[in-house]
Amino acid sequence: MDIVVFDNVTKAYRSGEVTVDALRDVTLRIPEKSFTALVGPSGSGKTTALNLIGCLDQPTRGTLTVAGQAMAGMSRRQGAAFRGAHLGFVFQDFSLLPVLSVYENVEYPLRMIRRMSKKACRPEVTRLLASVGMEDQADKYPAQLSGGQKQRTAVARALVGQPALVLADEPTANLDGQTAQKVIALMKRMRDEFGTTFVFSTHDPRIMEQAEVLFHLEDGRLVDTQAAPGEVDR
Ligand SMILES: Nc1ncnc2c1ncn2[C@@H]1O[C@H](COP(=O)(O)OP(=O)(O)OP(=O)(O)O)[C@@H](O)[C@H]1O
Repeated sequence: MDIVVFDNVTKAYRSGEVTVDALRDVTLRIPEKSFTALVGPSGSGKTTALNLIGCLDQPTRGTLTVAGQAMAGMSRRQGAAFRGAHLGFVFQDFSLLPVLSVYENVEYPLRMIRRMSKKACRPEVTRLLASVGMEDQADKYPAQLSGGQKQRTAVARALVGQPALVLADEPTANLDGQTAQKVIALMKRMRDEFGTTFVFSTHDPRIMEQAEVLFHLEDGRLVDTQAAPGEVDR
């Protein structure tokens, strides 16, 4: 099954008199449980595509379906509820809350979005911290962590509540090459462990190699699709 379906999607941004087509007539399908990359030069439309999938923005034309739900016409409130139920996010700047410990950062979405008690959160938070190898650092604060540790914490946070899909916009852009490889390997292992679909953007060729499905964007157009054997029908 496909968890994301773009059908002739165009996204146009207007600034003053000028209209920029950030995505032009894009049709693509992202298989469920795949490890998928959006690649392309700066300005090619990767962030725009992730923002549409994340229901942070809506297509100008065409149809987009995510986890079986049509993205058109959702209100802000419906979008927020959809994200809380189905999606996790990893950001290039980690976006951890500095006043919360590692444990509290991972717990935060369960407390704030799912309104769970501290006690009810504990088993899942503890399990996720162990999965990303951060159980020994649970009481530290983001300022006390390396970049790789911050991103491992952010990956754990993205996975709480067991979302079907994690979106990661340039998750390795602020990491050195070796740490970047480790974070991507971790995300792939999390996909294997939890069956979560991961969609990430990158322009780093070494990171692209780790993807099973690759969509190349250029100037808002899908110019190439590559998939490991069996992936597209997965
Ligand atoms: N909110 C916006 N308003 C106007 N133009 C925008 C907006 N967001 C993106 N664009 C334009 O849309 C195009 C695609 O941008 P996008 O951020 O999706 O590219 P990208 O591939 O993610 O680039 P990068 O690798 O530099 O992050 C660019 O020309 C950009 O200037």
